[in-house]
Amino acid sequence: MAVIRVGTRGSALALAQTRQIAERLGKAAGADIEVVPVTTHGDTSRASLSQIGGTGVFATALRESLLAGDCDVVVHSLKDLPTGDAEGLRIGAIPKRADARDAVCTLGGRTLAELPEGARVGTGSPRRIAQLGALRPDIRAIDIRGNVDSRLARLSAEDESERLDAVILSAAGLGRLGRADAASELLPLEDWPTAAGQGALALEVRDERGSRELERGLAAVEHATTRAFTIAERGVLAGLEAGCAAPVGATAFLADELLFLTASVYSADGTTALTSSHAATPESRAAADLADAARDVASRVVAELLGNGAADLAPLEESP
Ligand SMILES: NCc1[nH]cc(CCC(=O)O)c1CC(=O)O
Repeated sequence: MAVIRVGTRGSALALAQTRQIAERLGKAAGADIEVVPVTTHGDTSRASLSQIGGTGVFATALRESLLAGDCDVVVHSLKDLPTGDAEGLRIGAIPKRADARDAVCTLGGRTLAELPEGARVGTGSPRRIAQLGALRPDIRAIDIRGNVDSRLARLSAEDESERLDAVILSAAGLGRLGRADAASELLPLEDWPTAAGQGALALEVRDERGSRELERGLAAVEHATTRAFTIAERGVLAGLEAGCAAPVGATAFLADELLFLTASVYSADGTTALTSSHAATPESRAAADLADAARDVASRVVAELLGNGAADLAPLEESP
């Protein structure tokens, strides 16, 4: 039987999500799957994400291993993938996305609104820090790194100086690790838009046509609606020239035959925010029409945000 080698980061979350999609890919392709863990700078560095520069820290090593021929496809969390084209590579499939919401994790089921004055909330994401500032200016955001389990462990840390009242994590990430139970609140996307592409995966391959098995597998896991949502959401980042760690939330969804896109840009402390929402009617539900509507809606949202001064509101580009 043919073998498809699937490259992934080696974190527990990356391995879990890669195994889940690789199993579907292998079945549809009629091929055996070999999972190839690749170490990335984002995994080895203890520095805060904003210090090492979010853009591409997770993606670069995976792309190198793909270009070197060490694997046939790599699995990225789409929200960590820079929007620019990568030379010699293409996004071969975007599977149906999981929950795009952020989750508040606390002990005892407390929600964000129920946290005490001055509560310590763990997150290293400039977007989440700004959103916390907007909603609860009294809350102290504490920078954390590390895997999901070690972040959750901070809720019950023995050492009081380490202990946090809450951590904010992606619902999709918790779900993929079987830790959805840790969420005490799922923040509604209307008030708390999340990172472009959050909850979605990207299967990246080399530009040239892959094996018959690989192409069959990619076509089977592709989800046209999710592809369109991510074109719209990532179109906001690209249009604002913003990196994946910028204080920008973007959420696309379909309702009543319309493709909606809402995006918010925050000042670093969250005290100022700009929001823009637009909708487009796709000609049909065919992939090409959905993608056209997604590009259309993104360009209108970007024009409005820039027209209202989004570029002056926040440090949008990445790299320190
Ligand atoms: N930047 C870290 C990152 N990248 C992808 C996920 C989870 C999976 C996803 O949301 O798609 C996470 C963790 C988190 O934000 O809690």
